[in-house]
Amino acid sequence: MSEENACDGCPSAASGECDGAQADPQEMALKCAMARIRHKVLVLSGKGGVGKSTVAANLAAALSKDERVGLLDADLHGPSVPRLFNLSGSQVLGSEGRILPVPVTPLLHVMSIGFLLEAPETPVIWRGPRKLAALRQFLSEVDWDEREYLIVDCPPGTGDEPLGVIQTIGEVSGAVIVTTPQELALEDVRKSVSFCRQLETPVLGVVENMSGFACPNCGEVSPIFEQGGGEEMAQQMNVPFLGRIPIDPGVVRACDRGELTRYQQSAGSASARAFDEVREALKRNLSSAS
Ligand SMILES: Nc1ncnc2c1ncn2[C@@H]1O[C@H](COP(=O)(O)OP(=O)(O)OP(=O)(O)O)[C@@H](O)[C@H]1O
Repeated sequence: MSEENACDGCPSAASGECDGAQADPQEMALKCAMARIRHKVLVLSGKGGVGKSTVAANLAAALSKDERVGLLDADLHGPSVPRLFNLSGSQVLGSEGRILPVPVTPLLHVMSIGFLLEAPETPVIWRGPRKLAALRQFLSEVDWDEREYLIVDCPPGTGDEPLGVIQTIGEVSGAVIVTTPQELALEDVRKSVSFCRQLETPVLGVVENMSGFACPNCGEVSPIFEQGGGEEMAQQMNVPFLGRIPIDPGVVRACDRGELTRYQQSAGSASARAFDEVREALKRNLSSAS
């Protein structure tokens, strides 16, 4: 990128916070890209399979009903955003080392490392340092433009990969931790909260996913298993609780067909209502944290 116009319009350059001339080009590109985004929200889970990607994608879709949102799929091993939005095989566009995110709607743009793999079934077999270098390059090259929110679907767990994502993005607004009501998942969430605390990343709240079953006919939510564990745990750990999302067969169908944004707009579904409530709680916590 040419030095002449690299900092044009960058809030960090305008405020004098960033001296582009001193940084290395990748660092500078990353800083510039991130400075254009108001709230950077990580979505974490202590273990795989609890619905982290589903929550990240639905939350991004719910926020994008009236604001400019980016969704970044930073899960190197299990990128699911291309499938969730029916974008597998999409060509990413760009020039001069910049990559443009893929528009899902005018307000929701997404980027996934999955777009850069040759085929969806291509496994990523990179070791630690190479993985982190790839992630860093990927994050610095995506051109998000001005966004109110960037939702980052992080790799699961509390190991090197989510750590690498947090360290690469730099200053984040905070993390949303996804869990299910089961005790094992809750144990893992305690680890995620401690992980965030060690990294001085604010916990914006816990989402209890797959909490009760939403009837596909009437939308009523039945508590088929234990509920409330996530809320109790959040209280014990002194972190906010953002809400419960029921098991909703409509969500799975919408995700499988890549119709998630349309499903989110149909206010009738129990999970769409639940995601709207989580969105509002998140906004409140973001404004009280800033
Ligand atoms: N609220 C829900 N209702 C119904 N199905 C759900 C719900 N949340 C997640 N699922 C389903 O559970 C499965 C796992 O979800 P998802 O891929 O989001 O989990 P994950 O935590 O991101 O997994 P990984 O960490 O392995 O990437 C998917 O098939 C998804 O459609």
